[in-house]
Amino acid sequence: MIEAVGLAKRFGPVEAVSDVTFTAGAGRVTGLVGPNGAGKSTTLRMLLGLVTPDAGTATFGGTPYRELLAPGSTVGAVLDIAAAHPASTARGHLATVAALAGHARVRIDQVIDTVDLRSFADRRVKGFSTGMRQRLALATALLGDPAVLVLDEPSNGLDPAGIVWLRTFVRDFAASGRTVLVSSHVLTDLEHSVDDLVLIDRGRTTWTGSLAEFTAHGTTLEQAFLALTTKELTP
Ligand SMILES: Nc1ncnc2c1ncn2[C@@H]1O[C@H](COP(=O)(O)OP(=O)(O)OP(=O)(O)O)[C@@H](O)[C@H]1O
Repeated sequence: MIEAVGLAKRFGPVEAVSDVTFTAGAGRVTGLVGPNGAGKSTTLRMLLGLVTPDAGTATFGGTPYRELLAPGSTVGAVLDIAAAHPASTARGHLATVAALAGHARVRIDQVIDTVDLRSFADRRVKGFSTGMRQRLALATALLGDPAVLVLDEPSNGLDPAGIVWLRTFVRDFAASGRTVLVSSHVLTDLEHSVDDLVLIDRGRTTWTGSLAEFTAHGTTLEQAFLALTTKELTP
């Protein structure tokens, strides 16, 4: 469903991404994992047409994001915490986005239910915790009932209960045949939620495959990561 081939992007002297290639399939949760500054956010921004690649292609079902006929109903993305107006309520923010994007009003209450936002839907965003903002951002991304979800470091700011909730949510989303691509700089964050892993380091994909194949390289995720990273560095 998502395909990135040979993506590259330079910002002046900084080679943010030099060669990123992977696929993220339907019905699966794919984790994009790498250390801080590895190029994960830049890769996701290229996928979503927010940054133009210097080289390579990024497509959803064969079509670049900017050429999708109904992008909001095809791909939902959370790249930053919800940029809602502090004086608006969560419900008000969702209503504004739904109106601007042409999504059905009925979706507002549906996404509020989906992300368990009911208890604070009518409170002003300025009083929200980071976890509440994350849920609002996710609700906003779901308004168009997309078939693909792209999440950049979604567990940032979530408490343990929120992390378990998010894990269940992405698993259920993928179980319905849809596609999830989720980034993290913490490998163990994704241990219980992903089917497939894409490792990225210094702008390059260093390993792709299923979580099961990955852990076959070591008894723990950390050991497997070290084994693969070491192999990658050996000429
Ligand atoms: N707009 C920009 N202008 C200049 N440099 C940038 C820009 N965006 C990203 N970079 C640089 O590109 C490199 C990759 O950044 P990116 O944010 O893609 O990494 P990341 O893997 O998402 O990191 P993190 O886990 O810290 O969010 C970094 O060195 C970053 O400073």
